[in-house]
Amino acid sequence: MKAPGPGLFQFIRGVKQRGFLEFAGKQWREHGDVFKVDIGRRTLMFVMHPDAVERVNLSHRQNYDKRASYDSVRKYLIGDGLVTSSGELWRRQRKLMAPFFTPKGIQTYADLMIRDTARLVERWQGLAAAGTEVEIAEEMTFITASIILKAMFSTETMESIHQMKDAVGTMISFTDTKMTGVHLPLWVPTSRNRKYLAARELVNRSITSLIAQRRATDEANWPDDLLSRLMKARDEETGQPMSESLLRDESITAFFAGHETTARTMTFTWYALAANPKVTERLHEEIDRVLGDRPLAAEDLRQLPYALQVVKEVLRLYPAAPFYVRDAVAGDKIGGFDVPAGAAVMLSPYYTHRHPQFWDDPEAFDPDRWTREREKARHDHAYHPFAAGPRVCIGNNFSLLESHVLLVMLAQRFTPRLRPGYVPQWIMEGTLGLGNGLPMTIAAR
Ligand code: HEM
Repeated sequence: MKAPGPGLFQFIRGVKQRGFLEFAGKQWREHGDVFKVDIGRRTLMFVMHPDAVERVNLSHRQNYDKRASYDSVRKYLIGDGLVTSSGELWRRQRKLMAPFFTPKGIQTYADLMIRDTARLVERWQGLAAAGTEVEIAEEMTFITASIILKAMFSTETMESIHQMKDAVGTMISFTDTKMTGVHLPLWVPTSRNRKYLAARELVNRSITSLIAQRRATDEANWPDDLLSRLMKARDEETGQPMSESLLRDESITAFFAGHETTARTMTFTWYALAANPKVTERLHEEIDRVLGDRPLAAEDLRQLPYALQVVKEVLRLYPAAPFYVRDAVAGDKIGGFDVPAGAAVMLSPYYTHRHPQFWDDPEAFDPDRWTREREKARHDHAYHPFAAGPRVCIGNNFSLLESHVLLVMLAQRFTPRLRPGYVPQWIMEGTLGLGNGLPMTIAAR
């Protein structure tokens, strides 16, 4: 049976008028858990049910790969790193990097995260005293970029972080419009193209120079970080090191994937807390009870479960990756509907996380959904902010730890407040974003 769905013209008009995120939601309400749009010879299929999440990511994953749908991301953003590679290359690289990201492996980064956040606490003390409004998204991007650069590359200089942060923003928004719009080729010197090329050049140069600096030191003194691991890796058969371009792609991937999504998650956390004062009250109560006025130590995190529940609920209602996609290698059936070979299958954390069959009062922000008992009682795939199966986000534990630390340390001292009358404009620009930013003032507690 063919899946229902809007015609191409209706799709284009709908996306233009309402934005991709809202239009997809409207189609879901109209057509149900599987619907499609035919775009020329390609089919875009939306699948929202948790059973479909399981099928595509696990039981039938051999049929779902990262192919044409990732071409723009490969070409304009991160090359052939772990997010975009597939087949043998992906398997080899994942195996190589996995030990860094196990729950135990990432514990070694907790102290680094705490130290870096302590510097942000100092900065926010100044902001609170001055009472000036700040763009919270920038604050969060800066701190997550700083943490990932230290954790993966054992490096950081203030100036380069600011520059890299802006360059990454430019590249992501360029890639997003490349995926959805028609634009002039890169060799045409439009201001958009020039801005993108300059940003790409800056990121490439920075990463290349990090690699060169590492090479210039004696291998015996290399720090035990992701970059050293990538540089020391040798092919099991040929004994050859990773090619220069793959090393660069993996490094850029780790930097991009490793901070932007966490920055967004934390930005949305400050919005959710400001919009839900009762949750903020409970969070403060937990932090004050466990820590009082003393600084956080990594061992304290276990005693602060409500803070982690807040983060998990943010990832439910505002998942930084609202959609991800897999290309169907051969035909399949999902929910009784035909999936043609070559279809791009869109999985949606944003909408699966709002599925009324699996979530009571789905739009309510309620961290109590994340008690152990309630989590256990739920469909295993009703929640997939990090995807699922073998291609689950490799940084999920890293990100949860980082968000937990940031939330506890900042909420211990501050309450960011929304600009009066602020109404969020949720948009999808590759990742989930706030079209009108998140201006807040930082109040000391
Ligand atoms: C809240 C934060 C994060 C969210 C919501 C998130 C979400 C995701 C999602 C949905 C995917 C699957 C993408 C796809 O299939 O196209 C993914 C993959 C990936 N993520 Fe994350 N991520 C986060 C943080 C991180 C961090 C901190 C790192 C690294 C330190 C990271 C590294 C990666 C990598 C390398 C992949 C590709 C894994 C593979 O295909 O083997 N992510 N992430």
